[in-house]
Amino acid sequence: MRHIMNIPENSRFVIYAAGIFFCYFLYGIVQENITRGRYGDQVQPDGSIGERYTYALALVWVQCFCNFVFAKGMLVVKPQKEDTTHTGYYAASALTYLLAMVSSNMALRWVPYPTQVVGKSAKPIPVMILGVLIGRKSYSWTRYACVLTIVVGVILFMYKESKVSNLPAETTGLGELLLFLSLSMDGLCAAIQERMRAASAPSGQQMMLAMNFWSTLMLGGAMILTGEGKDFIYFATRHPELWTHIALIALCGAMGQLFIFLMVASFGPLACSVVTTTRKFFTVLCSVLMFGNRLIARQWFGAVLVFAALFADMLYGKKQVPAKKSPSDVKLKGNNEEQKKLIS
Ligand SMILES: Nc1ncnc2c1ncn2[C@@H]1O[C@H](COP(=O)(O)OP(=O)(O)O)[C@@H](O)[C@H]1O
Repeated sequence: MRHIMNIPENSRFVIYAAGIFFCYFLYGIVQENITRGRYGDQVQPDGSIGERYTYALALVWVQCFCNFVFAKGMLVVKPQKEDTTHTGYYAASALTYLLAMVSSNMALRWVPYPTQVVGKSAKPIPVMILGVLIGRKSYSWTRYACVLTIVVGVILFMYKESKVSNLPAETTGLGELLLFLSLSMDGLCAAIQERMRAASAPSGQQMMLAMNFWSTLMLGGAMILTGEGKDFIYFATRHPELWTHIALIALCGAMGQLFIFLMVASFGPLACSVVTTTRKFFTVLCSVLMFGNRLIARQWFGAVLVFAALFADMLYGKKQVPAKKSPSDVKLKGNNEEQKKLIS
């Protein structure tokens, strides 16, 4: 990947963002196939035909393992300088990453899917706040304003007045609490990544390798404890066509995650969360345009806010206040490339 580092910074940003958009678009399609599809043609107790796939933990474990193998393969083919990042950082970021994923999935029991997506669109805000409080970052006021405007715009655009849903009403609040927990974990994970960048600046591939190593171990333990691993193997043996779907999702997931980590390593977790949030916005915008649905005034206003803020951030967001000094910053003095990374 060294040659890609020689591409100008702006073009690299566009390549990584396009990679994230493309891979997660395909990923979404395969994921929908697995989680909404039916396997086999046996009549179920509820009268429907075909078994549903319900092993969420196992699906994530397989992906973490494949991502680990993928990153290892890349580093074997193209070795890089030694990664001196503290193991504790990797273990902590893997744990917060997994907790963020588990709590946002659990929230779906109490809030409808669109609410969860809208809630998670606020991700850049905790990433920014915890980045400053824990990750020792500082941002210009322009950047705060732009990121906040993007999030407000995306939420205005994506929010749907919910019809009376069949979700339990007496537990209202629990789903929101889980979403809040998930966002906090996302912020914490990003803050730890900021510290890694400042301390040892690992490459995207190295971050991908280590974080998936820890995630695979932690989830492996959880799968053994819950017995889900065994049930998953039985299911896959009954329905071997599942393996094709798993292979596809693992491939899209690994490619997507490579772009995510290249983005985090070069431009920071905040830029990455802005890209993943606007990706959701663009997906909805494209489907609206393709299917000729009408936008209401609130959605138009949201879309204008998103475009204006993205544009303003591109022009002015980079002007930085000096990053706070930490002992590790001193080590980087004189190394232009790494300093640029610190303040990006
Ligand atoms: N800073 C990051 N570090 C590691 N993984 C990340 C980071 N940001 C996003 N991801 C991963 O990239 C994928 C896409 O992110 P996103 O679109 O924000 O989804 P979600 O709302 O489910 O978190 C998810 O699997 C997420 O965990």
